[in-house]
Amino acid sequence: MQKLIAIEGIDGSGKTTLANLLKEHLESKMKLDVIVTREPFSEDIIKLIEKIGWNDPILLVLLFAADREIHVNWLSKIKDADLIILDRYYFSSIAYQGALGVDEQWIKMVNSYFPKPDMVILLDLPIEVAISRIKNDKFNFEEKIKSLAKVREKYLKLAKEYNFYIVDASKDKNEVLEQAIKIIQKNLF
Ligand SMILES: Nc1ncnc2c1ncn2[C@@H]1O[C@H](COP(=O)(O)OP(=O)(O)O)[C@@H](O)[C@H]1O
Ligand SMILES: Cc1cn([C@H]2C[C@H](O)[C@@H](COP(=O)(O)OP(=O)(O)O)O2)c(=O)[nH]c1=O
Repeated sequence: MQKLIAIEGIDGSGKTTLANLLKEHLESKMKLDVIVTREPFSEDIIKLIEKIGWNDPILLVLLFAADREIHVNWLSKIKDADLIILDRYYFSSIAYQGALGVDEQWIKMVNSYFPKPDMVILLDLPIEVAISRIKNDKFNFEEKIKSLAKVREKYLKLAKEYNFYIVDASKDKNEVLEQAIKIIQKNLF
């Protein structure tokens, strides 16, 4: 049976890095066929979000949900993988758009038809550490720090509600990978 793991966390928490390391490890050591995919997914919707979405949180929820529908349709055609690793899923909408003040129940309802993952791994770390990993010239530090702190809080609340597995993402890449492998081996395979 194909399994679905979602990796969630604030920007710079190491989701993409972990997803790729997990694929490498699970394919070479456990002989599993693994697909890694990410949200936002559709180039067309990403363009639309860039053009009209960022200042309108309600529209963002709807655009990310539209993107997710395209993503999930694409995923449903994959038949030959043992494991699909999602680098972000609908919990990102609950955490990020929830942090912008959109009613969480409504965000959950909009996303209620999407398949539930078998496991969610939350990469948790202090905001300052995440920011130091991703800072670049265009970064609006104060704004970003404020919003990411709220997003982190939302994620930690969701972790209790949905039984996420929390990994300490401030550790180095190999330790994060080790923690994630332990969780997956113990609870999924
Ligand atoms: N555990 C880690 N320790 C230090 N740096 C890391 C770690 N994981 C990822 N990074 C680095 O931090 C940056 C953001 O990582 P990335 O995987 O793209 O995060 P995300 O997908 O969550 O935004 C990259 O430069 C990556 O190499
Ligand atoms: C999927 C999703 C992403 N987002 C945000 C989170 C990120 O800031 C941005 C996606 O950018 P991305 O570069 O994929 O994030 P990361 O740096 O974590 O790899 O979109 C939402 O606000 N809602 C959503 O539903």
